[in-house]
Amino acid sequence: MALDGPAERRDEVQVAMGNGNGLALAQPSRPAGRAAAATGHTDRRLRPNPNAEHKPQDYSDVRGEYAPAVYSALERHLPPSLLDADRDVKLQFMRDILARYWPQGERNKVQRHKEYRQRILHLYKPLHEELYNMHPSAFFLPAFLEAVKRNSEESFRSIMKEPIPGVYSFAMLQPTFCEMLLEEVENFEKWVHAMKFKIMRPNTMNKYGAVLDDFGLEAMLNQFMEQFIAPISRVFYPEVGGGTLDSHHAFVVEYGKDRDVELGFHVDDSEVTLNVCLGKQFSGGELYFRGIRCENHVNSETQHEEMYDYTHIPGQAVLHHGRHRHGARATSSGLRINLLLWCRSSVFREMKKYQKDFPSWCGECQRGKRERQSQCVKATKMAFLRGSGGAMI
Ligand SMILES: O=C(O)CCC(=O)C(=O)O
Ligand SMILES: [Fe+2]
Repeated sequence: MALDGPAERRDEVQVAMGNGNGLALAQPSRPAGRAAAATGHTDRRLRPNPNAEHKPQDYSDVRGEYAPAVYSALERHLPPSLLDADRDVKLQFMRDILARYWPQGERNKVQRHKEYRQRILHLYKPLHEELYNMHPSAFFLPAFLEAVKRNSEESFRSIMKEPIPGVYSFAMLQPTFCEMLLEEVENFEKWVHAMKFKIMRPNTMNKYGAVLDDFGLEAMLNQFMEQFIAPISRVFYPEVGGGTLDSHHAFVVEYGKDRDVELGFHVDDSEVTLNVCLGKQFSGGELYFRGIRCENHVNSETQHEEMYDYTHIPGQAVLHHGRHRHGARATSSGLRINLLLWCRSSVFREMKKYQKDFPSWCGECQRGKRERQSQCVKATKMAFLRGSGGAMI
């Protein structure tokens, strides 16, 4: 039975994408052939295992998107016939391969984003300098810090509620930190407006809000993730790379009059999402959750027990799977500003490409498995009853 609420019935589930950090690699569109043809080498496949005896050449003078170490490492995977070729031939071959993994259009986008950030960092003058370095006792509530210090499932659970599996809510941030961050965002937006700068929005689904990483908070928020989210996600989300978080996309979203009103049904481009309400005063804006799904089942029905609505409270955090389907209801009055930290694991994303069996964390995959098992038990019972002449034992 489909139990989707009114807000999410209209559309298919979207994948909210951040402008991110440009680290995601596109799949190569065709095998590495052109470079080999151009260089006259017919053996054009990279070797899956590196040639450990081969000593790569020095590429330290090579400038571009990739560090010289990438070329040295890749050289060990070159086809044997190319290993002793001229350095320029090898370099061209490798550049050609890398270009197919990271297409020109994508590279231009990343380059533009890099320049955008550099311009802001150069020109923007922060309002609260103290936000740009990690000060745990000024940022976090004592009970939260104590739980992280004790670093155990028990200590985390002692400060958290888990209203439905995989969603954790807890008091996290100091009110003064929330206020200062709100003021910093406001100051940044005023500056953007005064400079007639075209601001990049947090993701494909928001028209308002700002990316915190773009105006100097990236290093602090990386520590935020590594020291205060990763210990928790290691315990609660090991199956989706919670133990190997290594990058993030951090932003604020803004809802209310003259801002975004609601947020459609979606999954995040993250493994683990932290969502903290910073304020100010508002009504509405509840988050609705509708079950965790893999790519194959993202539009499947919601089960009754998967439905959960969460009401935001300033300072309170919600932690959830990136693939936990959710949306935000209309903020009906006032202004709601939330801090979002989309935490990602490159290891998990790489491993997923090779995974053959169903993901244990997808609600629909689990349901399918349970159903198959129950069919199997039924069929075995029937066969047994037939074999024993229908006598019940
Ligand atoms: O508005 C909210 O609290 C939800 C925001 C969200 O889900 C997102 O930005 O990915
Ligand atoms: Fe989201």
